[in-house]
Amino acid sequence: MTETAERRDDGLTTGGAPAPLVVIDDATFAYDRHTPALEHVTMRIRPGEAHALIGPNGAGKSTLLKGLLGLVPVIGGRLDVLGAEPRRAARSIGYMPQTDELDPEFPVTLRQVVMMGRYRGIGMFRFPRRTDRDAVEAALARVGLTDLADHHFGSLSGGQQQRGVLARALVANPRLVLLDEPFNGLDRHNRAAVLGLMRDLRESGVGIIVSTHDFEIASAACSHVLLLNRCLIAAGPVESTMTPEVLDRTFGHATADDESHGHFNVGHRHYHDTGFRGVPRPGHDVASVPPREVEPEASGDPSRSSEPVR
Ligand SMILES: Nc1ncnc2c1ncn2[C@@H]1O[C@H](COP(=O)(O)OP(=O)(O)OP(=O)(O)O)[C@@H](O)[C@H]1O
Repeated sequence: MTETAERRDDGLTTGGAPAPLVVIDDATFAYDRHTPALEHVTMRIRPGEAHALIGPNGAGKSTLLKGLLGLVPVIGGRLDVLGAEPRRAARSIGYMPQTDELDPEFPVTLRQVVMMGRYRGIGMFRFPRRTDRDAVEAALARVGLTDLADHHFGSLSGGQQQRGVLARALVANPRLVLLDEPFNGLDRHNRAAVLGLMRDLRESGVGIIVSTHDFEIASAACSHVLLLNRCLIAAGPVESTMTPEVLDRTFGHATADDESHGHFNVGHRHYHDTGFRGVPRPGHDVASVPPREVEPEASGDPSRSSEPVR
């Protein structure tokens, strides 16, 4: 590729398109620097776009998010995040890990958890300033947790903890937000609230990459999708990319003889639900699945997690 073409491809100089927040070209990620966990990934994400990562368990969704944070080495190809190598960009990224990576016994209040999202900016050994405290209050309000700010983090329900960690991811006003299965265990009201937040972020020019097992989330909240199964199977706009053929290649074509698992149809094809939620109804094409219906909040939060956490 010529230098001119390369620059145009990155959106850095031509066409008026905003520069991509992430540029990945044929990248391979390996935890031990030898054994690839995820190979041949190519993608661009621009401000205001949301990209869903979809694939079966072990496909490499979390690996890609951690690679973008510089936590998993890239052993081949190219990876630029916010115009830099991943570790240098990490302070400008909001990251929401999977809930099983949280430690609810950590003896801090919710407000302190959210303040941790400012530490990269203020440094571990400096006192928060007024702007930091204001940002924390704004982030708490954004996820609807102002009233619980002084509660011990471990005393919150699983859904409240998730929203608290989302506030931590947003508190430094990141340009890029990485969400690892943020809808797990959320009730309908909180799912709708998180979807609304994603919409607001996109409108303000933030780029989002979200790992999800949920087709509805992908079609309701995302502009693009990446189908993964230890390598990139397909990527592009949600509606044109999630075809039955691509889903076959991502998840494998199931037989109908195992009724012990959930199963669903996309077009005329039948799939097993292997940790896959929000499935389209039989006969519905994935691309036509409407946005999730928003219902008034049920009282209480049934999403409290009883799983052991690290
Ligand atoms: N810390 C680690 N060290 C070595 N290999 C790992 C590590 N974490 C994940 N892997 C491997 O990387 C591959 C991709 O795993 P990853 O967790 O990224 O999948 P995933 O798509 O996020 O799965 P899930 O839907 O179950 O969360 C798997 O083969 C997994 O065993």
